[in-house]
Amino acid sequence: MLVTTPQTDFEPIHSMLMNNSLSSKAIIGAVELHIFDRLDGRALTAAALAEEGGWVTTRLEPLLDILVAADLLTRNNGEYTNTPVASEFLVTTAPLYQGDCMALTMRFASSVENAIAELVAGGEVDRTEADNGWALEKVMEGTAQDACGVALPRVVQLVAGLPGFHDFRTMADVGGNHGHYTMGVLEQNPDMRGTIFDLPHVAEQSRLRCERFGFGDRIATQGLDFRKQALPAGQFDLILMSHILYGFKGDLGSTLGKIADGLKPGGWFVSHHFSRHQTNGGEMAKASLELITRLAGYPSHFIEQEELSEHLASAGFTDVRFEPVSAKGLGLMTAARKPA
Ligand SMILES: C[S@@+](CC[C@H](N)C(=O)[O-])C[C@H]1O[C@@H](n2cnc3c(N)ncnc32)[C@H](O)[C@@H]1O
Repeated sequence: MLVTTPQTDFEPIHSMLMNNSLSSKAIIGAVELHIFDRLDGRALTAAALAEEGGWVTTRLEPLLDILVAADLLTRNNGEYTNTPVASEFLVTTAPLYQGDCMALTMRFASSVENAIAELVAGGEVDRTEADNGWALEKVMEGTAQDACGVALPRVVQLVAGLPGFHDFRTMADVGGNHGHYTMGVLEQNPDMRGTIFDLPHVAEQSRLRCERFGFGDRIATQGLDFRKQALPAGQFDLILMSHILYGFKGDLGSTLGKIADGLKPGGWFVSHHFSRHQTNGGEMAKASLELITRLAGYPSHFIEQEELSEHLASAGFTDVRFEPVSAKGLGLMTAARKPA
């Protein structure tokens, strides 16, 4: 029989195939074309914008319509302008600009997305480039943009609200990279100093960045592989780890033991990482993040509250608290105290 009547509906899958990867690439393309810079605070027709940019109107128009569908532009009487989200995050000069962060996320996905079958069957991605890339200026900038755009203010707020915060004098930021978490905390307490610990080639770039932001005299940077080396013992009022604990997931017990050793009695450990089992965040986003992560050869991008609670208790931490970063995201903040 030539004509078979479908019994179920394949349309949603078909539109998913059409939408998903194209719409994200369309947004990146629009950022590269500086469309949001040109439409910030003014409304233009596709033809006027195309003339300004030297582009082809009939090709620009459907791109603008994707941006309307993504709630990044509005269209009124044929004129397009930025939505507040586009103005806040996609205009190059905006304090919370996310362009480099988006490029970074897409690059992470692109390392696996065309080889899924091969990687599920056991193929390996070459991780050298990704692992070495943390020190590259663009990667560091993208990572900083990601932090600034979402979690940084919440993590700083949580730290600044910890009991005794104004008596804190020293902090360590393990895997601190761009240094914004340390700089953000130090801004809240003028008597504090910080040390950023990261892999040696990254720590050198962290130092240059902290100097550039005016924190050169309050932040030290030190090359350290936390997998193989320990922090100085009993030195810190606060040890912060943002988006790095995943790498130690198979060995959380001894890792938390090393963190406890680095803290002064009564000092606080704060972690910020993704958790899958929150009610927040879409299932597709969670599953996609984990697929990319595992295919790229990393153990996981999630650490759950229950798992961490158990290990924190075994390592002797008390006063354990958890807070989501936002209502819609996957970020989970954890704070726990070493007994005084
Ligand atoms: C995902 S980035 C997180 C950067 C920053 N903390 C943030 O949340 O935006 C992970 C950082 O951990 C560092 N890192 C990875 N493995 C490490 C190790 N074994 N010892 C020290 N740092 C490590 C990387 O170089 C990178 O700077």
